[in-house]
Amino acid sequence: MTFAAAVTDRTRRLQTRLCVGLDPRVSPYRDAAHLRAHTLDVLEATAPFAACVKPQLAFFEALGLPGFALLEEVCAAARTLGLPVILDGKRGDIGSTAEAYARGWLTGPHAGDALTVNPFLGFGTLVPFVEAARANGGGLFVLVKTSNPDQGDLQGQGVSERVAVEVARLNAEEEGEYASVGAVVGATHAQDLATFRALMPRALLLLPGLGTQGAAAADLAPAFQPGGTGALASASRAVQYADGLDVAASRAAARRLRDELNAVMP
Ligand SMILES: O=C(O)c1cc(=O)[nH]c(=O)n1[C@@H]1O[C@H](COP(=O)(O)O)[C@@H](O)[C@H]1O
Repeated sequence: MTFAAAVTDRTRRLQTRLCVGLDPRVSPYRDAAHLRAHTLDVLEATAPFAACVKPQLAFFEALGLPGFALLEEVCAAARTLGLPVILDGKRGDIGSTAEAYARGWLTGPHAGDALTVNPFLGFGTLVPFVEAARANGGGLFVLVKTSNPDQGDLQGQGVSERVAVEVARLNAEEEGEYASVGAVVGATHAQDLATFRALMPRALLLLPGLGTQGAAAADLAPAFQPGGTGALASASRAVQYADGLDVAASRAAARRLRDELNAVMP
């Protein structure tokens, strides 16, 4: 099953549209073993309420080699739990380097089921990612409109809309309910969700910014298709560190966010 089909199937079966972000920070932990154990515990505790999991690569890269080992463990544990993995790397480079990124993160030993990619270098530089995703049943999330307040410096003036049109063009080359190329649209842009949903009807939308960045589940309904599929609302700190390192609080936060999303489904 492709990533898009698997995550949509899990949404329907478990009735969840929540993506749990795993961004393990160094500061709260005694040592690397403590960080590892807590990260894996949060993953296991929140899995029943999650449609997918999204490790942010920066936090694993910052740990050096042990970080890559932990990332492999997270991916393996997620697979055991039936959770599709989105690797948040926001990769993008000239085509020949993009090929290496695509090989590494969509097919290599640390591969996830999907990867976030940055279109800043031009649409042609997305091709190696699209080819790797299609060849392996993987997924991509192209940055369309990011959640941060200063995104408008470069993403205004219709730029996000142009990227969205390119995502839709790529999707038109594929069959199926949702295509392999999805889009990142910040959950903080509630007023724009209907526009991007309409521009990319067959793209899965990844909506980061739930919780700590101020976005509320109640505002995200326009990102979903009738029946409540097609989007994944993502929270990292608000789940992983819902109450310090209390794993029961992480589990409760994931359950609450799942329920809040379900309450507003079209
Ligand atoms: O691609 C992402 O996931 C992403 C895109 C975006 O526009 N904004 C955004 O915050 N993210 C990521 O989503 C996570 C948000 O973390 P919290 O604010 O703790 O929920 C971080 O890992 C960010 O790198």
